[in-house]
Amino acid sequence: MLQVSGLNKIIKKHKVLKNVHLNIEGIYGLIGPNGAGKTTLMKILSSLTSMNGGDVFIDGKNYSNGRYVKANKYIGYLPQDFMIYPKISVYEALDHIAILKGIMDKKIRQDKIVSSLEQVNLLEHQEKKMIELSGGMRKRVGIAQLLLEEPSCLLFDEPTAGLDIEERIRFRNLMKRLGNNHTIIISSHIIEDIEFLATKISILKKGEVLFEGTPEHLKKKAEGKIWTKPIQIDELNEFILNQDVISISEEQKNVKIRIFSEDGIDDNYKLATPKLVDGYLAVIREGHK
Ligand SMILES: Nc1ncnc2c1ncn2[C@@H]1O[C@H](COP(=O)(O)OP(=O)(O)OP(=O)(O)O)[C@@H](O)[C@H]1O
Repeated sequence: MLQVSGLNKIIKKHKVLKNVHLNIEGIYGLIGPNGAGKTTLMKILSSLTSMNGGDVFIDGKNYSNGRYVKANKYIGYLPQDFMIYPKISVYEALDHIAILKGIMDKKIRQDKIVSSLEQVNLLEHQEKKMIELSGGMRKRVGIAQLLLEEPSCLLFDEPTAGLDIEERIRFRNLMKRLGNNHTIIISSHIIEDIEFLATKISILKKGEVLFEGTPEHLKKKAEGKIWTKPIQIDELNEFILNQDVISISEEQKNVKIRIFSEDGIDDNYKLATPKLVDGYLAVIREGHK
C-alpha cells in the first residue's frame, strides 16, 4: 500500500500537482488528459524529481522528507522508452546494471538476473543484443532490471504505447501477473488496458485528483448519461456532426450510436449501461463546470 498525502509540485511558477492525496493499492490506473501531471507524479515517487511538500507512505512508513521521496529500494520506475547499451547482450546489460545497483557478489548477481529474466519471460533471449530486441522485449528488459532489487511497487508510464497488438497483449498479461505480488501504478491513455488491468483508478486533471475508486464506482459516474440509438448508415455523418457520439457499432444494416447526454434527446434513444470510458468522460466533464 502506497499513500500519497498533500503532495504539491511547482514547475516554473506553475502548480503542476495540487495537494494530491492518493491511496494506491493493487493495480492502480492513473489516467487523465495530457499535461495532467501523471508523469511528474511518477517521477516524484521514484525520486527522479523533487516536490514542494507532501508525504509518501509505504505500508504506513513515511519515506519523504518533504522535498524528495527516498524509497528507491521499494519503488521501481519504467519510463516511456527504455533503451540502454544497444550493442551488448541482455545478460551483459543486466549484469552491468546489477553492479551499478551495488550487487557485487557474482553468484548473487547471476541468480538475481536469471530470476528477473524468468519473471519477464526473457531467459531464452539473454544472449541477444539490446538493439536486436523488439519494443516490447526492450520494455521487458526494463522491468527485469527493476526486479533485480525486488521493489514492492512498480511504476509504468504509458507501458503499452507504441507496441503492436500481440506485444501489447503479452505485456499486459505480464503486468497482470506482476500485480499478484507488487503494487503497480500504470499511467495510460489506452482505456482498454486500464479496463483489463486496474483494480483501482484515479483521474488527474490539471494537477488535481478528480476521482479515486474502483472501476465499478467510476462506471457509476456515467449512469443515466449514456444513450444508444439505431440509425441508418447514411445518417451517420449528420449525427457525428450534431451529437456527442462516443462510439458506433454496426448491427446488420443498421448502425448503433452511443452518445453522452445529461438527458435523453428523444424517445428513440435508450439508456445504456455505462462503460469505463463513459465514467471517465463524466468525471472529466463534471470537472469542467
Ligand atoms: N521540465 C518541465 N518544464 C516545464 N514544464 C513542465 C516540465 N515538466 C512538466 N511540465 C509541465 O507540467 C505539467 C504536467 O506534465 P506531465 O508530463 O506530468 O503530464 P502528463 O499527465 O504525464 O501528460 P501526458 O499524458 O501528456 O504524458 C504540464 O503542464 C507540463 O507542461
